[in-house]
Amino acid sequence: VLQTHNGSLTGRTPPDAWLALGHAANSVFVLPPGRRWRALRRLGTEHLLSARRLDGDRLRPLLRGAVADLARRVSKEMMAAAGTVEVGRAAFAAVMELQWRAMFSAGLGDDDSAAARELHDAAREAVALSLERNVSDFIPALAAADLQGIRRGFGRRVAMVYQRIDEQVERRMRGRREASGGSGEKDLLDVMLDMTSEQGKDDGDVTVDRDVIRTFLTDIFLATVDTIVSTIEWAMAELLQHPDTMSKLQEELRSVLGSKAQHLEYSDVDRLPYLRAVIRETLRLHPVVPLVPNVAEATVEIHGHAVPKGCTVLVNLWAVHRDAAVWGPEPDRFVPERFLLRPPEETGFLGTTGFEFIPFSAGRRVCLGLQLATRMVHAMLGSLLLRFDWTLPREVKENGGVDMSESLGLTMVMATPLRAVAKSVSV
Ligand code: HEM
Repeated sequence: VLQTHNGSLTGRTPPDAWLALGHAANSVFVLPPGRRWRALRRLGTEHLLSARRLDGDRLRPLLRGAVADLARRVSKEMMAAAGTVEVGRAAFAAVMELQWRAMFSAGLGDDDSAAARELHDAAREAVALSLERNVSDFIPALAAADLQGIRRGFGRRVAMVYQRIDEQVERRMRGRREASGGSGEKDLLDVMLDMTSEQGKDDGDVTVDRDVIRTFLTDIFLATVDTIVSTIEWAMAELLQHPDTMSKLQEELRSVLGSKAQHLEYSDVDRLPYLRAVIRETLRLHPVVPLVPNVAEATVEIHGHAVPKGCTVLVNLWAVHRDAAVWGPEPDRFVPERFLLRPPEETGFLGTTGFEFIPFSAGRRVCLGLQLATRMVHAMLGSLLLRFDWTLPREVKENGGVDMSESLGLTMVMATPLRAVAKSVSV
């Protein structure tokens, strides 16, 4: 599905919620694999999400700043709540700020301002609503009634994100009228605005208008927040449940980077094999997108079975990652060491040779944010463990440890937000 027949199996069916405000019509997540989808993917990669951009002069300092921002937020939460930190909340705010700055070269503003809180809530609730099981998706005849109100609710939250994006667009357009030219690397918004005035620049017939701009930027924004944060939360949860693994990782970080180091960057990761193994093992057991639905664009035959045009073939990443024939007799156990033993070509992120480890999926629709996600998850998780020592709150320990249950929708997030007690490591 992801290799031999990938060309015919890359269609998507938009969830009903995404029909609100016409979002699905321009959404890179659900567009059919035609010119518009290709143009959006190329735009995202070329101007924001490629390794070259992320390691370049404009974005690299932003990524570094986001890691420091996370540590600052953890320290602030520690002080406000006697050491207890809601790990996901701190990471959420830092990642939102990062993505906003990356897209608009402007911050979200003071965290405590009503406007920032409103956007935080809108993003969090939009993602949560899009994850909810919706009867409209299973019984299309009932979709018009929107019985659970999910489409309306999603639409209200996304309208709020659109509004904040529109404000940035207006501000930028005013700025461009006043100051002509401008030097330095353009951000994604600048590139998209250039394209609105140069119709035809992109492949002949893909018009970039205000709808396309706000949908694409909303998609990138929401995709960043949920996935990176959830992976960091799962990794911390596993480490808190496996204190020996956490100590081993902290030893690696502190001995390789030195006891005075405050943060780590993605360029340090080559020297940190155990950190790499911990993150791979986390993504193996907790792939944030566990099921990838592929709609057949034409009738295809797979292993002697005809898959008619229009049918959906689900690729179950969760099951692929727990195959005992590949991962040994205890595939459900969190054992990062298993990645230290495997050859590098089996542990890459871009669709491994045997398709045994594919947390970002593979093929034509492979995750667009892979480079950003791998940079941020390594740098943020590594820095959290370098800067702080972590234990479980007493009441969580007394209740048998972390609640590892999953809330399953389009993505697989922790059902109960992770809380942990942090203590600064003195340097
Ligand atoms: C640990 C973090 C992440 C994981 C595990 C992950 C995983 C995935 C998976 C499995 C898919 C489905 C691919 C398919 O349909 O075959 C996907 C799609 C996508 N991801 Fe991610 N993702 C992550 C982070 C991100 C980030 C940070 C962004 C945004 C910058 C992003 C943007 C996208 C987009 C736009 C698509 C749709 C691509 C398309 O349909 O063409 N992802 N991701």
